[in-house]
Amino acid sequence: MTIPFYKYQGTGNDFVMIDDRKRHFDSQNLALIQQLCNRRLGIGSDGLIVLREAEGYDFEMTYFNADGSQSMCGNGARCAVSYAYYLGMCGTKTRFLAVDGPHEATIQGSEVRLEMIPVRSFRQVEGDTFINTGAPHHVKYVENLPHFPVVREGAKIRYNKEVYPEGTNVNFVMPISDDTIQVRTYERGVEDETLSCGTGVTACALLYGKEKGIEEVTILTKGGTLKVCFKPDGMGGFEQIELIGPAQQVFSGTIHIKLEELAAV
Ligand SMILES: N[C@H](CCC[C@H](N)C(=O)O)C(=O)O
Repeated sequence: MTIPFYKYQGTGNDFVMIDDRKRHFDSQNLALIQQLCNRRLGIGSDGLIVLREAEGYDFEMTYFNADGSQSMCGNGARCAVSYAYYLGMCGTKTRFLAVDGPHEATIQGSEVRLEMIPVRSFRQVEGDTFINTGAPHHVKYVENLPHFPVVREGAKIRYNKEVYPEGTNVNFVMPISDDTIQVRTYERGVEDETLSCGTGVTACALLYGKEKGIEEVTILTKGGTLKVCFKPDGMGGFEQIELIGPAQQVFSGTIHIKLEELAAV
């Protein structure tokens, strides 16, 4: 079969985009999703996003990690907004549906401001912090982040079945100044470090903001700079959380897949 696609990236977190308004794409086929995301056998990406129409919303996005598992994805959602605008499915202000519920977003030039779900709780885990920003995130402060073994140490926490039976994404954070942090993330479902993780930097920014008593944090990632703004909810959590950064269309193409030759999952 032949599948047309677009490729997007947001601070180096890259996604295959499928316009599935005609509902031809088989999103139950995990082997197909894995093949499309495979950097040697397919198009290559950290994840794949399917866009469909949804009643009461401009569109619905369904995000799959490169291994076919599902989650919310902050950078992916920013790219999905940019793609939906390109397709004419929304204006510069949009309301859409993702796996963690409705989201609002605004396109401002090459940047997308994405409203995230409120975060009500911060859980202490073995001296670190667990935060759910739509996706599960373990946040750990480390020294000398540029030389930190993110994949080795991230995998240990990600596969700690006693603490995280469902797995988790793992973020390593180093403060740079009073309002700026550097973050590197091991992503569940990619099972590797990615250049940036939107829900992950949101979790790190909220924790840093809580500690510093500030409402805006700048985050440096390997793939570029993101900003997160938020307001305390008066009960120890945060609301009106916005993830702000660039989203870019990189290329488009058509991939030919022999369904009968896909490896069984
Ligand atoms: N890169 C994504 C996160 C994907 C989450 C996923 N790895 C999981 O929770 O399984 C982001 O920008 O938010």
